[in-house]
Amino acid sequence: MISDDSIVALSSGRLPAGIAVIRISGPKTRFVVETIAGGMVKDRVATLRKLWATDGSLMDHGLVLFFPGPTSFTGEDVAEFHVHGGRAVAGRMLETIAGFDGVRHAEPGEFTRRAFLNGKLDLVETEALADLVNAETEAQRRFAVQNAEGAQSALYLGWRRRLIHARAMIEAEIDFSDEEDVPGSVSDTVWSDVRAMIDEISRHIDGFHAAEIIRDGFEVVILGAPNAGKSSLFNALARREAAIVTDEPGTTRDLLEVVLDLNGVRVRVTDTAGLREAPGKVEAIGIEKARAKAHTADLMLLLEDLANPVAISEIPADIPALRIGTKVDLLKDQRPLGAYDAFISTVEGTGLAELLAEIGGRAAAAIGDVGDILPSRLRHVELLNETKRFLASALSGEERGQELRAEELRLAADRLGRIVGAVDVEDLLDVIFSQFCIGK
Ligand SMILES: Nc1nc2c(ncn2[C@@H]2O[C@H](COP(=O)(O)OP(=O)(O)OP(=O)(O)O)[C@@H](O)[C@H]2O)c(=O)[nH]1
Repeated sequence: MISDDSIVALSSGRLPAGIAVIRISGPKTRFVVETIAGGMVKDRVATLRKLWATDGSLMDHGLVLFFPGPTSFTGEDVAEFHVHGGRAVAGRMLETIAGFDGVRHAEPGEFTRRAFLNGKLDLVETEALADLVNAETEAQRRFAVQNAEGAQSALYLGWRRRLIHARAMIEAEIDFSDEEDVPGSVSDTVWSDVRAMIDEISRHIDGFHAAEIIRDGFEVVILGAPNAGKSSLFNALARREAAIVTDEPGTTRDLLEVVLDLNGVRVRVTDTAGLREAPGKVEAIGIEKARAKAHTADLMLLLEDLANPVAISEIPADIPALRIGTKVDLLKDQRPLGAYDAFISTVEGTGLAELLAEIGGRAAAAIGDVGDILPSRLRHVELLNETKRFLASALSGEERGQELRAEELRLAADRLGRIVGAVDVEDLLDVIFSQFCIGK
C-alpha cells in the first residue's frame, strides 16, 4: 500500500546533539532529495552534499541516504539527511521539507505504521520494536530485540500452521470418510498434536509474569513495625545502587518507590508505613496501603529491629519473604534471638551489599532465561487463552461431530492470526502505534 502523502520527522534524539537525522518517506522523497541535495544520490550509499532551501540559500552540509521502496524500512521510498544537530539547522530542514507539496510532518509511530501496512513487520514485531526503543535495562533490550527479530511471531505462526494442517486433515477425513484408504489413525495423530499444542500454549502463557517483571520490574516491598529501620534501608538501597533508572513520581505520600537496575534487571523497591494498630486515621490508611502493596510483591523484606523485635502480623503467606534483623550494630556481643535470613546495619553499612546481591539473584531467577520466548503483552495472553479454549473444546467435543470440531480449530488458528496481525486488527492499530515517538 503506497500512501499518497509523504511524511517527514526528526528521527534522532533531543537537540542540540552532534548529528540530527531527518527522515522522509513516501512518493515525494525522490523529488525532495533532488531539490535539496542538488540532484539524486546513489541508492543506499551515504553521500556528502550541500543542502539547499527552496529559496536557494544554503541550509547545511550533510550526508544524504536514499533507500528505494519497496526494500526500505517503510516499504516506500525513504531518505535520511544527517545534518549538524543544532536546533535551528534541524528546524530549517524540517520546515523546508514539510513545505513541499504533498509532504507533511509525521504522526507518532507513523513510519512504523507504514512499515506494518506494507507487510515489513507484523504486529508482534511492531510491539517489540516499541519495547526496544523504550528499553532501559539490559534484560528489556535482550527480550525486545529477539522479538523484534521475529522469535515470538515465529512461535505463533508455527502453532497456526500446525492447526491449519490439523484442520485440513480432519476435513479430508470428513470428505473421504466412506472410502477405505483413509486410515483411522489420521484423526488420532491430529488430536494428539492438538493436545500437545494446548500444553505448549499453557507453558508459554505461564511465562507472562516473567515478561511483566522484565518490563515493569521485580517488585520488592519493605515491611516492618514503626522504627524497624525501613526508611533507612530504603535510602541506603537507593544511594548504594549507582544505576538508578528513575525516581518515579506519582507514588503516594506513604508508599515511596525507587527503581534500581540490578545486573540489567529492573527492580522496584517500595518503602511502606510502619505496621501497627494505628492510633490515627491517616496512619491507618497508610498501613492499609502497605498491606495491599504486600500482596502485589514478588519479594517482601520483613524488617525487625534486633534491639526491640516486634513481629508483624497479617503478612501474605504465599509471597516469598526475607526476614531481616536490623540495627545489628546495636547488638555488640549479644547473639540475635530467632531465625533471620540476613542482618543489616545501615549505620555501619553491614550486610547491605549481600542483601542487594540476594535481591538481584532473586530478580534474575524470576525472569528466568532471557532467551525464553514469552508473551509480551496482555493482548497476547488473552488471545492465547481464547486459542486454548477453542482447542480444548475441539479436543473434548467428539460427540459434536468432526465438522464442528474442525470449525473450532479454524477459530483457534484465527486467534493466533490476530496476535501477529494476519487477521482483522484495524481496531488495534491506533493503540499500538500511539506507544511510539514521532520519527519512528
Ligand atoms: N543504630 C542504628 N540505628 C538505626 C539503623 N537503621 C535505622 N536506625 C534508626 O532507627 C530509627 C528509625 O529508622 P527509620 O529508618 O526511620 O525506621 P522506619 O521503619 O522507616 O520507621 P517508620 O517510618 O516510623 O515506620 C532512626 O532513628 C534511625 O536512625 C541502624 O542500622 N543502626
